[in-house]
Amino acid sequence: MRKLLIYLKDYKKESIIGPLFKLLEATFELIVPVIMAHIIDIGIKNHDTLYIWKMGAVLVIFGILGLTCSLLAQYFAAKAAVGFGTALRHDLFWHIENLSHAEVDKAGSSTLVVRMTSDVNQVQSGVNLVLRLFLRSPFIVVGALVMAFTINWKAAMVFVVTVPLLAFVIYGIMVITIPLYKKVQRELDEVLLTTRENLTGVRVIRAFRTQKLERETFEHKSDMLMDIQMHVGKISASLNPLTYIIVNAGIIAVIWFGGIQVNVGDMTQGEVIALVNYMTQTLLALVALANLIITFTKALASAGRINEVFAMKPGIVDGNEKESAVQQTEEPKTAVSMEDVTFYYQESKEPALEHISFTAKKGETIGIIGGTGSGKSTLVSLIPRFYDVTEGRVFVNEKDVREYKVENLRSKVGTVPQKAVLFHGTIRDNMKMGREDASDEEIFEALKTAQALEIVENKPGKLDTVLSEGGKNLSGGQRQRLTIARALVRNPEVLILDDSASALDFATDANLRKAIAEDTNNMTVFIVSQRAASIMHADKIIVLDDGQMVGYGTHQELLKQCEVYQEICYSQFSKEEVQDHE
Ligand SMILES: Nc1ncnc2c1ncn2[C@@H]1O[C@H](COP(=O)(O)OP(=O)(O)OP(=O)(O)O)[C@@H](O)[C@H]1O
Repeated sequence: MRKLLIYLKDYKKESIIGPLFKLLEATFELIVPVIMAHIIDIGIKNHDTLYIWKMGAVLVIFGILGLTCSLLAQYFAAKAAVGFGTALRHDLFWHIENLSHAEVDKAGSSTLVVRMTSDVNQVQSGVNLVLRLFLRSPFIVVGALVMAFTINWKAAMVFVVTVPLLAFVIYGIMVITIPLYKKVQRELDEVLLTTRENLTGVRVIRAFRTQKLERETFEHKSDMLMDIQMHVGKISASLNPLTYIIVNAGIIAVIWFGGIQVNVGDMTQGEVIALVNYMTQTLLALVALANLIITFTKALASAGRINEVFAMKPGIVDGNEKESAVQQTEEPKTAVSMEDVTFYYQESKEPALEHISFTAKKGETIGIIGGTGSGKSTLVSLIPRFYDVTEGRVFVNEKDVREYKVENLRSKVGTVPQKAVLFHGTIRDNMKMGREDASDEEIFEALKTAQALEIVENKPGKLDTVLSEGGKNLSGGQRQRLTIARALVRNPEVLILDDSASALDFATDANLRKAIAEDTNNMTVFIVSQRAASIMHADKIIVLDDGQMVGYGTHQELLKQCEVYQEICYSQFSKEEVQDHE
């Protein structure tokens, strides 16, 4: 938690003023029983109505002042806590954005969402409550004790017994409930994760008609959450009867001893009433302190989980471009090359790629083909440095990708991932993600090449058409074409199409490849596909099998030399068709 407190640095003033106002309010609260005592001992005893009115007015003024202080304290504490939460959320988001694919894979995106949202909220509530009550509650308890002693030390001895007893009971209940509250938090996380997964995968769930199973799983998790909440609720509920028994016993004792003191003339009736008030104030302050500690413990647990995310160091960091730029004098002829690359995913014992070497010249089209899980996506993800190689080297423009500033490298390499993801916003907003200053003309140009012009032109709002979250108001093929257009808007030197035309019909796929070849000036294009038709016209084809490069050459060369390639082609075309293409 201490590490996170730096996010309060812009709210130092609020963090001090808030608790101070709360202390001021507590001071007014501590004075009230004394005024009450005076009303009883002077006003009522002497039938002095004017005195009672005057003191009543003082009480009202104190009440208004107390309320004002309380509101101000609330305002400053809330301002500091919300500011803290916002700054923390921004930094956490920024940090997560900078994590590489490897760290996100390891943590899991759902967990990161929960930490960004509910954990940050929990810490924010903790800060708010601490600022308001951390000083106030102990101040009231100590203040009430001191006031009780100043009134009558003998009667105040009741406090000496009652307050530790109360503290002991509250502490005992906290010791039992705090681990249970942590469990509640964990169960709540489970419910949140299940909800998120269900909502994002709702179409798949419906398609496979697994709603019943999903509902049962959800109900099970939700029931578990309810059971544990009921359990902890019952224990917490025993706090009230137990503490009230102690306080009422204390009040009886105060009245009992107070009565004796009044009889012998050592105390007044008003003072007895004041002691009773102090007893009640102590109880309320201790209960508030217990709630504060419970919330604070939950906030601590959340802070720990947030710190775990901050502790993840981005695996991909900027290289020192200046140093290496000196060495590069001539215009590079090779766009992308790999030198004996081997790659293992984190915590995987089997390599996803082994000893891969190839060279792609500027303007060439490289096809990558292979069975599912053969390493095609992994291979292309090493070019924009989504992952770093385990062994070997990857070059873009004849420079090791690790020597580039990550942003600079990725501006050269446009990637269209397997899963077409669009964002909520207009088509123009989505296209401008490719390049912020792209003009409408350039966007239309890219849409034309990506065979996506008709999608936009058929929409009444054209580029201003609003896409729903994930582009769900478009078909799979339309989404794919728009994501290709988005990558083209950037006009990258290297374009990677990672199975991103799989939802297109053969004619559109062929038109797309033709347009990319004609419209993109000297762009090096990687086409990953399981369809031989999509890559057979490429200048070079890489054939992958279980992470190994089992073939590298043109369609004709591979048909003669590469068994795996032959198998793929013959499984997709008739012998005549294959020979036609030769
Ligand atoms: N994020 C990941 N973490 C761990 N292993 C992974 C990860 N992504 C892929 N793999 C593993 O690496 C291997 C290669 O996967 P990759 O996605 O590159 O194959 P692919 O040829 O693109 O498959 P497909 O055609 O089905 O998309 C597979 O064995 C896969 O299980």
